[in-house]
Amino acid sequence: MSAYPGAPGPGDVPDDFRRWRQAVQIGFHQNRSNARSLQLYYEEACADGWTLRGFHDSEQPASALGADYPVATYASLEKDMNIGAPELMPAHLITEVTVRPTHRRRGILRRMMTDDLTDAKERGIPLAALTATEATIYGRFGFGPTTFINRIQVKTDIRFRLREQPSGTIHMTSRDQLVRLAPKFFQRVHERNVGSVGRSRNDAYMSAGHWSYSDQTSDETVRNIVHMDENGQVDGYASYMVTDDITRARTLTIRDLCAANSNAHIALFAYLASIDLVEKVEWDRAPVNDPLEWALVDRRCYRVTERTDLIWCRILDPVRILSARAYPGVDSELILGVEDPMGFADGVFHLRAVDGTGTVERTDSPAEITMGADALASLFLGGVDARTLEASGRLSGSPEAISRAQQLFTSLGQPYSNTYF
Ligand SMILES: CC(=O)SCCNC(=O)CCNC(=O)[C@H](O)C(C)(C)COP(=O)(O)OP(=O)(O)OC[C@H]1O[C@@H](n2cnc3c(N)ncnc32)[C@H](O)[C@@H]1OP(=O)(O)O
Repeated sequence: MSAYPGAPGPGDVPDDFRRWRQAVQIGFHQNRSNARSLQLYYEEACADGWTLRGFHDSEQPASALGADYPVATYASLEKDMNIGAPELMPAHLITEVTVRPTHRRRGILRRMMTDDLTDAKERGIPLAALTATEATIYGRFGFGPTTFINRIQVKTDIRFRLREQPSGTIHMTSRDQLVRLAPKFFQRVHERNVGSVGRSRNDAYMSAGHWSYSDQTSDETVRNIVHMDENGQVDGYASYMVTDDITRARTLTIRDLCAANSNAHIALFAYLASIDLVEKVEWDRAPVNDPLEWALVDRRCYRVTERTDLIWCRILDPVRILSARAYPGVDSELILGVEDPMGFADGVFHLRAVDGTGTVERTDSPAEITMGADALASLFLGGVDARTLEASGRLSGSPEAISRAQQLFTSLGQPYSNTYF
């Protein structure tokens, strides 16, 4: 078996890329691509400069899927993440990780992950991130869940009433207009929302209904709307479809919703709730602190049906990450010990926050709190608080030091991202 790092170039889809893509689809139990969706996918990989990794097994028998089909796939690309710093932070995104069922549990993922993270660290990228199919896979590689989302169901019958009507107007828009508008608009929101991860070009195609990641086709039932503020400026958009079968009768499902402020967020939702022939609205990426719930007269119309993680981070450079994020309203200091079997974030770090700005240096002093690299990844943006980590046995330290950690790391509020990759 051999590993090959490489990056696709522009032009017609090369055969080895097509085979790599098919291997991904085997791993995720997906439909095969049609020509158009493969082309879109390939263009995205080129536009975002993906690095592809794969494993080939040259000892496959003739009857097996040819040796030119990789038995494992892995892609990485560089985007950015909002970690509450003045600038967006470069982030190494990992996606399309699969190992063929016939080759699982032989250490192939471990090898690809070790090579890739080592490479990212050598190139000076301070943070890696992914979205995980299972919560048991990535902790061992120093990843921890950093942002969380709620799957919600909102009853839109007569009980759905807002305490105050939001301002602005809603307009339907075409797919092509949404594809043009969404990336620029998302970028505005991304720059303001702590926890947000940068998107790829195809996210707009998916939002608008031009392409679906899972079945590789366009979805003709998707509708798109924008919200305009009182000055006629777009400050939010949503795409949605109504599923109308026996089991999910008259459910409106939000495909994407992105708003620059809470007024637009609530206004978009209120519009969706007002659509005739719809009994409930579902969304699988609602923020944990959703203002909509508290804007309702009857907040029991709003039901969280599942809480889950979305973005998993892996800190590669703790000094850069912990000194870049802001600590608003906190003047404090803390000596943190991080245990990292992969070595990237291992050590003891002295964090000082003065007037909301952090400085960090490595130190030989004893740590006041200690945790694994995976726990640090969950703590550093305040997605989970230090006391909860301590209570669950994931962090240790004196109550006084833990209380300082609590104050420092929760000072940015709950991080949120609605980017899936
Ligand atoms: C970012 C993303 O793309 S998320 C998508 C992840 N991919 C999928 O869910 C597709 C289906 N699953 C797979 O393709 C494979 O099972 C993978 C990629 C999850 C794992 O690949 P493998 O090559 O089998 O993993 P590998 O043998 O390197 O295992 C490394 C370690 O992780 C453990 N491990 C691997 N997969 C899992 C899992 N699903 N659950 C729990 N532990 C796991 C192994 O036991 C091993 O543990 P150890 O180091 O303590 O011995």
